[in-house]
Amino acid sequence: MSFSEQKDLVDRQRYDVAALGKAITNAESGQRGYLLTGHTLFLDTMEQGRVETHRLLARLDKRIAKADEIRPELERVKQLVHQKFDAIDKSIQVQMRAGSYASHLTLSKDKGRELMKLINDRLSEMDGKLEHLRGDYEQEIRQRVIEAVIGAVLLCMLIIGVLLFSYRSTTDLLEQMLKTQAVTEQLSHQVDHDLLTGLPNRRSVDEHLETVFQRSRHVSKPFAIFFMDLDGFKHVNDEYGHEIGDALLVEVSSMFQKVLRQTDFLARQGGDEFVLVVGSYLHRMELVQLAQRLIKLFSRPVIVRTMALNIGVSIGIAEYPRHGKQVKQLLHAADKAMYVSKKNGKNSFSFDGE
Ligand SMILES: Nc1nc2c(ncn2[C@@H]2O[C@H](COP(=O)(O)OP(=O)(O)OP(=O)(O)O)[C@@H](O)[C@H]2O)c(=O)[nH]1
Repeated sequence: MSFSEQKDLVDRQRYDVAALGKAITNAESGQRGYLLTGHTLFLDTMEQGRVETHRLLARLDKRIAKADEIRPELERVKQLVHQKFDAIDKSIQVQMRAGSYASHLTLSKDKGRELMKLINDRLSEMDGKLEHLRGDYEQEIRQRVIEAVIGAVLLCMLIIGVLLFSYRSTTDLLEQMLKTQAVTEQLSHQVDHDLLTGLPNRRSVDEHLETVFQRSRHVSKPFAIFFMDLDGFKHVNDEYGHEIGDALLVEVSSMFQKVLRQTDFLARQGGDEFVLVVGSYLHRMELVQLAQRLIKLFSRPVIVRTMALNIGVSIGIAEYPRHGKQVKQLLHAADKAMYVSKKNGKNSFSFDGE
């Protein structure tokens, strides 16, 4: 039985003890009423009190079997009640035998009051014990509640701790994954790109050309390769040092990008060589105009760190399918055309074989 159930049982026992006192008092009142007035109606009251007393005694007996703390007092009450009812019966019989109203005689000899006092004392003891017991159970219940609350708080703290820990671990893991991903992306970018200018490198040129070539072949459309080599770049290196040469390469890359369309692909092939792939165009004139725009970029000195550097660009152009039906062949053709431009006085463009 839980402490809460035991406490309820004690409450019911206390209720029965109080009711028992009232029932015995009722029986006694009936007796006194009859002895004082001679009205038989009081005998009913007395009988009801007696019946209720026995009923409550039986119930207490049953309930106490489960919680035996007040057994000695109950047994004593039973004896006293027995004596009390004996005394009541005797006084009634005496009155009845007398045949006429003789209250003073019978009541003066009645020991009921004395017995009633003894009964009430025992009942008070029982109630006192039960009250004490109830307090113990209440204390236990309070203790359990406190323990449950502490347990719940600890459990919550544990759950929060676990959540925080897993959150931290997940965040750390995520951070680590993002870092790894960033490093991987950086590495893969470095594989495909030129470190100095950030442009795609030679490796990317091959890959891109292969893609453009397959697409153009499939849709039977032309594409063009511009092979570009700076003029006079060595002089810049020799005159101002490699650092300025590097800065010039970066500047030139950005100048080239400004005149290109989004679909054009510019890469640094190596040294001062660049490759431009024009993925789609309708007329050759577009290529001519693009080459002219590129050359025009160098009509004025390029400013690098306040220094005015005079360079140019020689361009060789090869078109698919006119100048070759394979990527390698086309690259070679563009390179060849570039040398023709160099030979023709630099800072100019040539189509392969023309
Ligand atoms: N600063 C710098 N120089 C480089 C780099 N890579 C190659 N070079 C130099 O670029 C120069 C390229 O040589 P060339 O193409 O003969 O030089 P050029 O003066 O343009 O000669 P032409 O092409 O005949 O006009 C060489 O001196 C290389 O050492 C680089 O990453 N940075």
